[in-house]
Amino acid sequence: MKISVVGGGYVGLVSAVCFAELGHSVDLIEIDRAKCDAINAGQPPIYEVGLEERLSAHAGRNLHAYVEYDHIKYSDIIFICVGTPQGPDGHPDISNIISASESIGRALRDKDGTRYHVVVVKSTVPPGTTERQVIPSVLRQFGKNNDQIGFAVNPEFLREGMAVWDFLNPDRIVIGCRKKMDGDLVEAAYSGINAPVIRTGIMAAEMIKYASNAFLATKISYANEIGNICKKLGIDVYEVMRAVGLDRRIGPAFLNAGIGFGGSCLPKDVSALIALAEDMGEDPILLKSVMQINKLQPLRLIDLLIKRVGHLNGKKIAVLGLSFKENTDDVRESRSIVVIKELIRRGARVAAYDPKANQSMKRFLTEIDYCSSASEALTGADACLVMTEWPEFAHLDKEFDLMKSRIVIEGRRILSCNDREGICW
Ligand SMILES: NC(=O)c1ccc[n+]([C@@H]2O[C@H](COP(=O)([O-])OP(=O)(O)OC[C@H]3O[C@@H](n4cnc5c(N)ncnc54)[C@H](O)[C@@H]3O)[C@@H](O)[C@H]2O)c1
Ligand SMILES: O=c1ccn([C@@H]2O[C@H](COP(=O)(O)OP(=O)(O)O[C@H]3O[C@H](CO)[C@@H](O)[C@H](O)[C@H]3O)[C@@H](O)[C@H]2O)c(=O)[nH]1
Repeated sequence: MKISVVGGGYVGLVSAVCFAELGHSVDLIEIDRAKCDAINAGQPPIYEVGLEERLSAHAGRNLHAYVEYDHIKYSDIIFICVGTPQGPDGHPDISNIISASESIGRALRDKDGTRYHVVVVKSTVPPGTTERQVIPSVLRQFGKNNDQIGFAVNPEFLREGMAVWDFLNPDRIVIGCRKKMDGDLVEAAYSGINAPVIRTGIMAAEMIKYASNAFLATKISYANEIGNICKKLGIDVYEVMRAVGLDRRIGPAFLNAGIGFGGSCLPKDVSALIALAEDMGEDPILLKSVMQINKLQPLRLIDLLIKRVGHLNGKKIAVLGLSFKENTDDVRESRSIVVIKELIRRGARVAAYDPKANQSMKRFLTEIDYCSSASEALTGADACLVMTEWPEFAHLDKEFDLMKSRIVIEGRRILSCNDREGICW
């Protein structure tokens, strides 16, 4: 099959590479020329486990990146994977979606022949967006016989850090469409992947994505609330949740308490669902509480730190982990940003280290020292905050002896060192 993917970020690039891996011929449209050139050179502009090897195997063979949209006219399916970042009022900003839709309509107008195309929204968009915004934007620019274009929604559920594996091994593939043949075409693109396929209408498919992310966020905030109560009682919340999660009706995943959820998806998508509910006169009290718990959770780490070291003015605090989770260089909505800003506000000097995200964090925070190893950050520090579950942090132990005093606070349960002296959570 000939497939186009519009947007070469975490979802678009991973989808393009995986569709190429499934044997399709893939054209990737990415408006950022630097990213486009890197992709064609086989170098992913983002870090994802297993992505580089696969990209270099397919780039220039059955995967080509372009800044212009011309090539999409040769495609059977066009996946829209552009960003939908959070807007100021909680609603997502869908301007990239609209401009991509218009560019698709224009590029298809110039096609010759009778090739049928399905335009598929893979980006996360509020229910109603495809029907009310995407379809009209494409068709207005296309301006010809509408029978030549179909539409579908195919939300993506991959996790960063596991993106390639998740794409190729999904729990389910959701396809929402108006016409059966459009869904059949999208389903054919996934042939070779063994997963249940759920066929729905367009709006239900859009909603499934929000409902899934909101539930995951709810599990985390729930675990954090139970964790906060456990802490007061001197109970280990990890021991509690391990047993709670063994109930098959609950399940063990996403019950790790800590400093809350970050990333480009959970906070944005819960906020979008709240805004959508409020637009319709609903008061989504559960979802609002999920966000409120998440807002306060990272600051509890600062309270704990102050209890251990007193005031922070002039103190050197080592921060290990800047990405919003392990195995990614993505720092969007990372809890480390909230915590570091509070440390700086209180006069602390921050020495930070992340195995992959130092570079991406430099765009958000310039007033901290970036270190090239955990040992460098820890040397002479008054205390250490471990923020991200990077595997290399799990085995830190003697490195903590480089500190002025061995005061280590885990934002997430990560460390496996035998000597837990000075380590608290
Ligand atoms: N990141 C994730 O883990 C994840 C997982 C599932 C779903 N999603 C959803 O997928 C969508 C994309 O997320 P992402 O993290 O990949 O975003 P991203 O910001 O990493 O990538 C988006 C890319 O699209 C490009 N772009 C923007 N406008 C364009 C246009 N008009 N034409 C061509 N390219 C354009 C940008 O330059 C950028 O490279 C969002 O809706 C997000 O909510 C993300
Ligand atoms: O028990 C847990 C699990 C996760 N987290 C935190 O939650 C955030 C999000 O983690 P995760 O969901 O693994 O990462 P994402 O890559 O943001 O993936 C989520 O968001 C994507 C974008 O919509 C979806 O596709 C995925 O299914 C969904 O898991 C991170 O800060 C984690 O540290 C916890 O605090 N406790």
